[in-house]
Amino acid sequence: MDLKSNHAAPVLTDPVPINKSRLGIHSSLMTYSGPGAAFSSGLCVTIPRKKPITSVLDDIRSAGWLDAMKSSSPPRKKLSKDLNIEVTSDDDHIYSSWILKYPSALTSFEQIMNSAKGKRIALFMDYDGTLSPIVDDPERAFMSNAMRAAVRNAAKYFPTAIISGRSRDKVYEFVGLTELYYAGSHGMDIMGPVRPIMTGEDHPNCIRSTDKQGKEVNLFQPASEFLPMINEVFRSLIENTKEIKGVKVENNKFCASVHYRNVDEKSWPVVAQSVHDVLKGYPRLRLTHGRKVLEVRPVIDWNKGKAVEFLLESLGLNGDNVLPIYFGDDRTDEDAFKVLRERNQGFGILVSSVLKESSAFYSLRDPSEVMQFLKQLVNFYKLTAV
Ligand SMILES: O=P(O)(O)OC[C@H]1O[C@H](O[C@H]2O[C@H](CO)[C@@H](O)[C@H](O)[C@H]2O)[C@H](O)[C@@H](O)[C@@H]1O
Repeated sequence: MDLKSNHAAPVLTDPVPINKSRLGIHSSLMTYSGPGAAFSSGLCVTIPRKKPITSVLDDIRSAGWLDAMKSSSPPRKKLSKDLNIEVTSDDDHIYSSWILKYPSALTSFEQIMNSAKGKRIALFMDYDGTLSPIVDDPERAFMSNAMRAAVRNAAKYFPTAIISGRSRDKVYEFVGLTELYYAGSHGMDIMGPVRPIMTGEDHPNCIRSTDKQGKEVNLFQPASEFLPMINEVFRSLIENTKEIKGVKVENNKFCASVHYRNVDEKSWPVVAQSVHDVLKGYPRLRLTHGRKVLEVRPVIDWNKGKAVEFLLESLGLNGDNVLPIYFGDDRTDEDAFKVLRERNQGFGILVSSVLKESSAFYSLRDPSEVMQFLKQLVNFYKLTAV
């Protein structure tokens, strides 16, 4: 892996659009009805800018922001216990095609264990939506004690890392397990074990540090030069969005998140425009979309997929005898799923109760199924360990 290439061209992490016809999935399961709907009400909102409204809408419309905002958390069809989807027989067919493509990791457990024979499993997990349920207040996205226990147990048997969009400190605060490895800011802030190979001239962004327990660690921060810029942008984003009810701006150290989950949909164009205005002054920053969140991050060739590769290397798990499993629910996790596919090694597991296109191999419906899978994994290893 070329760790020097972090100055390279932008890597856009937005997902490949869903091929609805191929999946046969009704559009209402995937996205909102279309851009027209986005503006019918949007035209009535007060936009606190001098710019004429048509040009405002053109800016964010041409950038595709509004469509992406609307599809970032598609309206849900309620899931039934048995079939995952409650509605017509057409929808049963839709679900059947989808689950064939992304089989449940629980029902495919045996198959996964067969692939793991003679290999060392390494676990990678996203946090929000994977270990903790999505909630309205990002400050209250706590994981349950039962989930914490399941992750702790899993980490006794398998090297385990959390790779989150949040700042590393914040995700550590939520998870609270010292036995794991943590990567924050979508992989742009990795704390890993000390390995001679990861230090020195080859890896200028890799420095020695100590963790909260005083243990020596390696800290890899490929976007370190962006720290002052992100702090500045964070302040501007707060200033620019302060009039919009429900907006929350979060500082994730090497990226900043603008949450619009609690903003009236009529005001989404205002959110988009406010962020767009700030971003215009920073050509070295770019925007990605998460679950009802706009994320501003450096234009560097680094993402969660690269973080997985980096961790595998720094944990000494780079051989063919390792089976990495990555659990994630969001668009940024697709980079990690892709890396595993490209390496033809291990599996991505999409955590989603909404049918969506993904580079993952398997699916689980929600964090409770992730917990079930982890418990099953540990039990399996306890039984088979000699
Ligand atoms: O990579 P992740 O660990 O999944 O982090 C991605 C973002 O997660 C958080 O936002 C999301 O979860 C919130 C709490 O459930 C929810 O309110 C929000 O709408 C979601 O987008 C986090 O707050 C962001 O900073 C992360 O980038």
